[in-house]
Amino acid sequence: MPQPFRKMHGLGNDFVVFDARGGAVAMSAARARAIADRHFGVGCDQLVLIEPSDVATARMRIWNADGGEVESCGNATRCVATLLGDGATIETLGGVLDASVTIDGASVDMGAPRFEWDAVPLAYAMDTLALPLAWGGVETIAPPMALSVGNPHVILFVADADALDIEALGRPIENDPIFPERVNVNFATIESRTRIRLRVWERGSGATLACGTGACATAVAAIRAGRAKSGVTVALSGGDLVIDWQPGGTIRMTGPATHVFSGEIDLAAFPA
Ligand SMILES: N[C@@H](CCC[C@H](N)C(=O)O)C(=O)O
Repeated sequence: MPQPFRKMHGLGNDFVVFDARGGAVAMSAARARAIADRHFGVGCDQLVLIEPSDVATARMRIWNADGGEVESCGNATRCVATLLGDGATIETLGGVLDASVTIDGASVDMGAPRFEWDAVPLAYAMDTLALPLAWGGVETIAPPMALSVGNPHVILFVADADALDIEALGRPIENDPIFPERVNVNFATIESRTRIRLRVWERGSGATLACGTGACATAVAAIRAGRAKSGVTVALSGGDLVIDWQPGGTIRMTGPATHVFSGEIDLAAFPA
């Protein structure tokens, strides 16, 4: 039985999106991993399922390319918002998010950041605003920071993010036992108070062209450290996002969302 899907992306962070509001779509870690495979499947960084919700316009479930189901995905939230329409609310494992549709994408209230060590989470108590940690091969210009924006992030401020081999550096940090649920790794260079260059190694998907929650977490960390101000542009490899945040408030992420094509696949050809 052919199952329709959309191929979408936010700044090159790409998704296979199934709309299961009219009928269930059976998903498992093995099936998500197989569909996400760029050689033997459709290929994507994350697989997204839109389901009915009792508390919001729709529920969004997210699987990384490794098959792990996760709490949040900023870029996918903007894509789903454009499908649901202006003013939609979107239930995720990371909370219910409010979205509005813009001329080329969407603007989403991503909720409030959490800085407590057990909310990130970390394996044991430490100051998340100045982690007493270092990883080989990365020279930081300020102490690393960790926070949750629905999903876990660590931010490493470096002199030149483009000079780093994040393919080699990302995985060991993602899997450091200090992060019991693993972590998304953000390599950030502050270019000015209004512009940050960011490269991201995503938990469960590796190096991606953009990470919406990574942009949120990095902007919040930079603002909290007094290195940037609300309304900061985060320049990812696939393009720019604008992040607004005032201490004590919620994070607003604004940027593009693109529908590339629609297709259909035979789910029975993939693992159950
Ligand atoms: N690409 C996403 C984040 C997807 C989930 C992340 N890899 C995780 O494991 O938490 C984004 O745009 O935020």
